[in-house]
Amino acid sequence: MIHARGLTRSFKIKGGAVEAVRGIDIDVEAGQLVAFLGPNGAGKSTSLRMLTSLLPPTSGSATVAGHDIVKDPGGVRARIGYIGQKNGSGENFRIRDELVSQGRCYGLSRAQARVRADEVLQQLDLASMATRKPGTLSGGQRRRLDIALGLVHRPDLLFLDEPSTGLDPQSRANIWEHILRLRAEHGTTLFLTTHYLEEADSMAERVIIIDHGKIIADGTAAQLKSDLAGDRIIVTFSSESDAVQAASIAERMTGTAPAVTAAPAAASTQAAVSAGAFAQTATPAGAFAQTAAAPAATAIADPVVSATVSAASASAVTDVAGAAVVVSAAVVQVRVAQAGAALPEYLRALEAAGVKAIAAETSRPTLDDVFLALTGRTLRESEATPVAEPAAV
Ligand SMILES: Nc1ncnc2c1ncn2[C@@H]1O[C@H](COP(=O)(O)OP(=O)(O)OP(=O)(O)O)[C@@H](O)[C@H]1O
Repeated sequence: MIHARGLTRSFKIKGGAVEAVRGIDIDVEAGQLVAFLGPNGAGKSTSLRMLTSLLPPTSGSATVAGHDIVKDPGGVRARIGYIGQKNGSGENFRIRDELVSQGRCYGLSRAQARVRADEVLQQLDLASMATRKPGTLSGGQRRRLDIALGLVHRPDLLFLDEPSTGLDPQSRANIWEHILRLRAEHGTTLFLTTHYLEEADSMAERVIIIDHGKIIADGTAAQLKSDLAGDRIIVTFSSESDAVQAASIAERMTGTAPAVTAAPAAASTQAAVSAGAFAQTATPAGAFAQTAAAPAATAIADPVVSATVSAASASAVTDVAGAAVVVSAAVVQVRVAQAGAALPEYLRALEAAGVKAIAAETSRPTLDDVFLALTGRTLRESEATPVAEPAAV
């Protein structure tokens, strides 16, 4: 349904150019629901605008719904729906009339357009509002109208740019209900961008992550989380010295053997080891195994995993990108392949060494952990500090 190769797009700006999209390859099969994630300015909207033929690429090629985006943009537009970030309807016409004129724009006869308008009004639960004007709708209703406008011509493929952004949780859930129903009842292929990682995680069958104009991960949420982030076990001790000793035990078990360098003022030491070392030293059960990337996943980050010991900063636990073992005050966090199996093994090793744990828990990774492992920043941090404009070329 979507086949893109080496798509790039740069924009001329005063004194240079911005490379918004820097060579992306995407293949999406019919019927898939794909979430396209990335921080502000990563290149999501620019990619969508190229795939929908609204913006010509600087280089590269793509066929979308069987049509070439450069040679046959009309063919692409006839087969797809595009719901942009801004509302698609005007203010002056009644909702049903908006839908009818949208159908007419796609070449439907007046009678066909009326039938189709009534169908999408039903489909998006807007029938009772058919004679109202768009400006009188709530945010969630208005977003449903945008989706209805994108569906009038029965597209096989729907692109949605931030369909649920700015809505309250109930309206967001309602939008998702409609999106999932579209797919279940009509087999529509859906390619959407979202800032809500939890939504992408639970709803999309495939997640593509873009950062600085390049795709850095592509797979199911479960694959990406287990292959790139891993589970965590979190163990609390009664003193920092116990925690430091426990961290050394964890480092041995995960196969990291950091060459500890002189501690800086913050009493933090860090050493990098190749991620391959984790795989080579997996325990028989494999519970402590660390893998750098799944065969099905695209991971282009430097495959370096660091083992970090910091007795000073509580925030180190979340700040240390991709670290296998992190100590913060009296708490040790260890990144492992399977927390359920690794935790008892770790507790037995601690007991044998005479180190007493006072609490232990496990945590499953999130898509934000995946982004952290790949880029060294969380998506939320990236949102708070938008990426700098690429250097002028
Ligand atoms: N018309 C334009 N002229 C100059 N720069 C542009 C233009 N459109 C986009 N850019 C730049 O290209 C980069 C990618 O922008 P894009 O809108 O694709 O990001 P995004 O991932 O969709 O971000 P957001 O989540 O904030 O919508 C940004 O640095 C942006 O400033």
